Amino acid sequence: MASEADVRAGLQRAGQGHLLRFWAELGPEPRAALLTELAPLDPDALREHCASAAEACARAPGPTPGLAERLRPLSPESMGSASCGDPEARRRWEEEGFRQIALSKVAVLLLAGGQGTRLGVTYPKGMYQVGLPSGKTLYQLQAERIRRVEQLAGERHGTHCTVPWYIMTSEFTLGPTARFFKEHDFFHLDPANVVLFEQRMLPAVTFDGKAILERKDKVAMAPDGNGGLYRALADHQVLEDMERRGVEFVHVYCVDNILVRLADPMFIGFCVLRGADCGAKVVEKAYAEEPVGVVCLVDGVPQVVEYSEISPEIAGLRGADGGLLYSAGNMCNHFFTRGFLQRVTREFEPLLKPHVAVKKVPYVDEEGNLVKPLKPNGIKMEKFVFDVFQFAKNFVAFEVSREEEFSPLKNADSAARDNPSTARRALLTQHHQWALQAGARFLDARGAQLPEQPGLPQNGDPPAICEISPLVSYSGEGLEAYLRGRELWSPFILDEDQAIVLRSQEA
Ligand SMILES: CC(=O)N[C@H]1[C@@H](OP(=O)(O)O)O[C@H](CO)[C@@H](O)[C@@H]1O
Repeated sequence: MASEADVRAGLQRAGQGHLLRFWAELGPEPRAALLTELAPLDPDALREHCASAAEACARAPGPTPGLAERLRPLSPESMGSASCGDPEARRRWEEEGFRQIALSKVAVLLLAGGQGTRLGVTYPKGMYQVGLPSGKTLYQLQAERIRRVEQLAGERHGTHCTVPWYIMTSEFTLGPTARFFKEHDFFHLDPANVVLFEQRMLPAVTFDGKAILERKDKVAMAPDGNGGLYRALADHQVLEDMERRGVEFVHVYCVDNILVRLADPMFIGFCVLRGADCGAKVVEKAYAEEPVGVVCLVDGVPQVVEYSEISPEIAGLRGADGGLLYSAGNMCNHFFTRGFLQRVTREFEPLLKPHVAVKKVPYVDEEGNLVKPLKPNGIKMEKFVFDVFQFAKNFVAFEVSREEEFSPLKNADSAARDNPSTARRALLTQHHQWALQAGARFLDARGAQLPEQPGLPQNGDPPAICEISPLVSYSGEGLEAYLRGRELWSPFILDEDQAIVLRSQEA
């Protein structure tokens, strides 16, 4: 381990000597812990980080000035849609996606380093369960969708294929996530195909460029944003691992969308057939202030303008048809070729500009008292995963339906939207619809048929509770075999066991 003298000298060089100001008071263990935390911080990089955080923060916060003139919506030529009027095109995209999955050329990569602050949990968001009848967590739903898509692709093409699951964690989420997967036997995935790796952490910084001590023996560190992905890929030789496995295409997604379609064959196939190196799934924005990034052109180049960086005026602009001009909402579901990721990690990563988030960061004052600030006092610097779109040679966007594919879990139930209840209802509404489409009818306790209303009152539960395991159906397919002509009592759970029972009754 580095000595105290070395670390002290490095910190002095970086202008951050105050981080050792309680050294004399610390016992051997806290001293060792603090050195372990400080030793990896390169003095020059630390100086640069602290200075640029303070500088960036001193610039006017909020929307980028002069943005309006530089923005344009994406051109229709670079877009596809899952609801396009050409069923033959959709079939071709899906078929191509399944073909690539069957060849084991597709991996999924989960961004799971975040702290779930808005949701208000102290554990990784993927471990959250929104109160489904099955009690499944987000991680379990995702694992089961991987298993099902592997099975579907394998059946179509007569192969035994694998969709490896790469999971980027952070200091906050690595331990609990690893334990959770072990405790749940990796949800019956082969542990060799679940690869956890860790993103870097960066110190939070005061407005005058000083790294913050959150305890006498601990620096306030935060993950380097979901764009920390590219450094983490290099740090942990993840692209080399992909190459060894023959992976060519990567579906990157964030943890909180309960409807996420992992390795979605239609999206993958669309991107592959278009020869794209980079792609984004988008959903039509629901309202002007919706907290989603906007996928658009900035100075003619595809980019995402994040919701925190767009002015309400631009977000509210309307096109000739009366709809939002910038309506392509970023779902944080991205397609990358391995080749593109290689170029990013080798050439472009250093060019990504960090974004500034001003937060309340607990700290120790000069006397060593712990202070929980009431006002924001610290700067966290984060890179964004989508900031690499500008380097793509061929960027495409793919629009999907919100009802089918987007219900993010961001907030606690005290918020009106994007909370556990809205996520649960989105999934149960979808499954209820799938069951009706497959020919089922739902009955109440007295045997009377329940209504089948397709559109639901805002925030209402579906008229019947029906949950379908992803192991039985990935996107609504194949349900007729179990459900056609059935009368079902709510609540109804169609899991693998139930599917076997229903099949045998059919026969
Ligand atoms: C940096 C980043 O990836 N931001 C994404 C991400 O937002 P968060 O609020 O950071 O979860 O997910 C949104 C979709 O849920 C997407 O619209 C937005 O652009």
